[in-house]
Amino acid sequence: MTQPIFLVGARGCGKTTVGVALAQALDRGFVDTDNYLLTRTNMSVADIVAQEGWDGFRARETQALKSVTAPDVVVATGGGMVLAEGNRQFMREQGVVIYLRAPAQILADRLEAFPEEGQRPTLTGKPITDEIVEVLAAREALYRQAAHHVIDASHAPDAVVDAVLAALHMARAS
Ligand SMILES: Nc1ncnc2c1ncn2[C@@H]1O[C@H](COP(=O)(O)OP(=O)(O)O)[C@@H](O)[C@H]1O
Ligand SMILES: O=C(O)C1=C[C@@H](OP(=O)(O)O)[C@@H](O)[C@H](O)C1
Ligand SMILES: [Mg+2]
Repeated sequence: MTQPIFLVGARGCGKTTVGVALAQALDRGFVDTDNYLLTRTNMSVADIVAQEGWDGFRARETQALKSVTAPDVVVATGGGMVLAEGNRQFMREQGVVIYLRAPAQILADRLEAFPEEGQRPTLTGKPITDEIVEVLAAREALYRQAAHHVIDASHAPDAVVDAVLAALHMARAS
């Protein structure tokens, strides 16, 4: 398979972490849309949102998605990539979309341990657990709509990689 693989899911589900390991396992390139924007603009997500609002960030992440999409690449998207119908359709048409799914409490524990506030400015102004519950309620259907495969992402990264490979019927590169 030479189609790009897109990882979607909420903040903290492991798109970036699992994406790096998956790309390594498949001997593919890896790109993260948030890191792409950081490198290209020299601005964090928080900087972009402060200057251009969330609408500005969303427009930029759609452009980033288009720019990074290429054969044989693993793409870690930002948690809100699925909000735009056009992004969901683009990913489904261009490649294989994997939803890394984990319960709210696991996401909250991971984000509290490693908040990365510059890349994850608050979406609701609420405490982290409340925010995640609210965001998941609003987006769960969108992650599912976008996805070809739903993978339990509550296990260790290597186990999640193995589950993705099994869903794709792909073997680790030697
Ligand atoms: N499967 C996992 N098991 C335990 N911790 C994880 C797992 N995946 C990610 N993490 C940790 O959770 C935090 C967020 O992971 P990250 O890959 O940045 O998520 P995302 O890109 O989906 O927001 C990081 O500190 C990372 O080390
Ligand atoms: O859920 C979201 O709306 C966002 C998730 C973040 O990416 P991660 O999911 O990689 O944390 C980042 O794109 C931005 O802060 C917005
Ligand atoms: Mg990420």
